[in-house]
Amino acid sequence: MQRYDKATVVIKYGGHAMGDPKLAQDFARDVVLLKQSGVNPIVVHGGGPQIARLLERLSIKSEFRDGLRVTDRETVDVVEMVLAGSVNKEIVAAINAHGGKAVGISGKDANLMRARKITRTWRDPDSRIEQIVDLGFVGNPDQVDPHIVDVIIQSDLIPVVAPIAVGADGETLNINADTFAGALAAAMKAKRLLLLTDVEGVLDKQGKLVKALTTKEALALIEDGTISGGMIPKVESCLGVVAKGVEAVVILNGKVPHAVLLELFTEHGAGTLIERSGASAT
Ligand SMILES: Nc1ncnc2c1ncn2[C@@H]1O[C@H](COP(=O)(O)OP(=O)(O)O)[C@@H](O)[C@H]1O
Ligand SMILES: CC(=O)N[C@@H](CCC(=O)OP(=O)(O)O)C(=O)O
Repeated sequence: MQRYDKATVVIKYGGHAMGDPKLAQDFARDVVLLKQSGVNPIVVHGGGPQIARLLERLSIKSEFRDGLRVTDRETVDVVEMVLAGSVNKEIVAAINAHGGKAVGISGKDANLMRARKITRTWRDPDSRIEQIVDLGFVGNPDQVDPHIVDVIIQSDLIPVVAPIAVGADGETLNINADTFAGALAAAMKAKRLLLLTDVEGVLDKQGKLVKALTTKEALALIEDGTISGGMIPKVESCLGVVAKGVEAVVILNGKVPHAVLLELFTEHGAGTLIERSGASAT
């Protein structure tokens, strides 16, 4: 079995996975337990459904392209408010209520994450025609300065990070949380990146769990449409991360009680494992 003493483990806690209050408490307890057992957990959270709820209350329409929210000026304000505000503080409070000491920050703090605005080509699933779409205030990680996260860890605290970054002109950029977690895991040279979501892992055409995925297989599943929507940035993030030296990434179901502990501390693990070729992750 793997040893995780003093190992950095980045846990991406998806907005769907945090829906159930009981599971949210379990998650917070598990993070505290990891810290107490000598692991250094870093939580990066999403909040897609939580953003959607506030946008709806404000009657602001929102749409996605290949799993990324088209984010205009009005929307980015709401995204930052929800992610760096309510969602971040809710997770911090839950961890602290279970005896941990969490500190909530966003990628803007101490210039943790500088990002570059992206435009994306998008293929219409019906016509298969490719279009270039301007996603607005959406970014891809450009430069990561993990100093602030190191400082928090060295002070024996647990960092909880909202996926907001600063752009080249000082503008606020909305970053997909999987992409953000991947960039941070690579910069921190984490031992593991765990992406907690609302499905068992990557599912094949028959809806069966794919237990392990190579880069080539992953790209083929994206190309043929088996992997779609929010699973695209998730898998793309995994591929980038293992290429940058993180041993392994696991996509797993955060709705299973104690998913993180089961993955790290049992032989059988869970979810879909994407590992660096040549690395032995089990
Ligand atoms: N091949 C696939 N395997 C599993 N899930 C997939 C696949 N293709 C698309 N998805 C969708 O991706 C979703 C997970 O992404 P997302 O909704 O962004 O989750 P999160 O909020 O946890 O980041 C799943 O609920 C599922 O609807
Ligand atoms: C660019 C982009 O799509 N950003 C995401 C950020 C939150 C996120 O990724 O949340 P989940 O992990 O819960 O999906 C969004 O606006 O929804």
